[in-house]
Amino acid sequence: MSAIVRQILNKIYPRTTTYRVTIIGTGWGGKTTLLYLIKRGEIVQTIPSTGFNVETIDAPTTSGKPLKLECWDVEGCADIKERSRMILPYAACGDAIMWVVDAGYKEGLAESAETLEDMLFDLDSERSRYGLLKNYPTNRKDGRLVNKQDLPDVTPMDDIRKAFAKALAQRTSCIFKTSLFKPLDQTGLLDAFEWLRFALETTAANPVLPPTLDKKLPTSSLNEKIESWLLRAEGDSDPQTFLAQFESLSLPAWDHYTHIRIAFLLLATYGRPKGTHQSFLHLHEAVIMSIGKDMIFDGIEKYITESPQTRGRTFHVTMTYFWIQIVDLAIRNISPSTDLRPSETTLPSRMAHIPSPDQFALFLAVNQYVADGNLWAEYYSKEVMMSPAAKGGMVLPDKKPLPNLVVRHAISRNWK
Ligand SMILES: Nc1nc2c(ncn2[C@@H]2O[C@H](COP(=O)(O)OP(=O)(O)OP(=O)(O)O)[C@@H](O)[C@H]2O)c(=O)[nH]1
Ligand SMILES: [Mg+2]
Repeated sequence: MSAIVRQILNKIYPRTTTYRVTIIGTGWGGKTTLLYLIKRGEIVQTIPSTGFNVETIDAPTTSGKPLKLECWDVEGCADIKERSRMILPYAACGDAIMWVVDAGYKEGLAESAETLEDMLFDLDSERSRYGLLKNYPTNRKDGRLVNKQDLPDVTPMDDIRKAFAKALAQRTSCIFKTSLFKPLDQTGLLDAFEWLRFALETTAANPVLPPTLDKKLPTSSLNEKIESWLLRAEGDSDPQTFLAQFESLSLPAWDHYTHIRIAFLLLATYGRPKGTHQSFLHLHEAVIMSIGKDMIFDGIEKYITESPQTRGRTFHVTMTYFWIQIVDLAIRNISPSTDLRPSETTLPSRMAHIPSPDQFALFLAVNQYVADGNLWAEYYSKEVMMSPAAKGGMVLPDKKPLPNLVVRHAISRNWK
């Protein structure tokens, strides 16, 4: 798994002198707020992240010399342990980890420390398995930010140090108090980034050996699935041929992977404004406002109704809408440098911008959750999703709201 993901990430984000940092920690600790505070100089309204946010930032330091970092902000979640396994390959590509702890959430401290310990152990195991010890500094630089210090009754720093002592043994690490709601020079971040630069520059020259490896690396079924999807993507037909097969009801398979690829190609190429559908292989002026969403709806409905491959199946409006929402959000998770954000340009010129097979692989590697065909069950009960009303029309989820694009749209609109 790691080798494939790493190969893709390194191909699309070739290593430069910029250091790569993974920002991780329990959910709601302030990771995304931190990333966009540095990127945009302001506090943005966040929602719990899904997948990754990837940005290159000039991190401010006490010396005044910014530290250029490529940051991977990873979603936190209740089951941080499961999540940390999934992000191992990404963290293994990086030079340092910033582990964010919510000082106001005392109950989560022990789990946060235990998870970090397990993850660092697994990372050492990953890197030695793939022979990375030659190329990478063998001790991971680990800056721990104890955030939200502005809150009343926060966890004392001594408790934090004790909780993380075991995880940090033999590693280059440091703990910083931070509060993102203060003026930038009082957040605690400048000291943290200054230390990180020092750690990155000095320890690269003096690697320390990792602890002995004697635990078995846990596996995750989603990891395995993404691995098989990435291998499948390598042998895929080119995007134009694939879309032509969709149009002519002759796709080689009709499965979750195929649906995700259809949604990805059409949304990344055409965006998602409102419009009417016409054949997307014969575009002309009248269909300039034609759009990815309707192409997916109409195309899938036609395929299910007319193809012998899908005999016995019926079109499901809510399910289709759900996946459009998820794939659209996932496309926006990809860094602007990969040129995947649907632009305002007109369709004929956008036709030249059908994403490449590499971009689809990157999309999968960054948004592993799209491979989970049961993702809808986090939002809908089975009764609601399988009801005739949901099959015939769009029904809102009964468990929790669909991931929201409003914040991300606002962020990308103001992109510098
Ligand atoms: N009081 C206080 N709140 C903060 C601070 N930093 C972030 N927050 C708030 O904490 C909440 C969660 O912030 P996020 O940046 O979304 O947290 P996250 O770690 O990215 O969360 P997930 O994506 O769910 O893992 C938001 O309401 C932030 O405004 C801080 O220093 N102090
Ligand atoms: Mg987040």
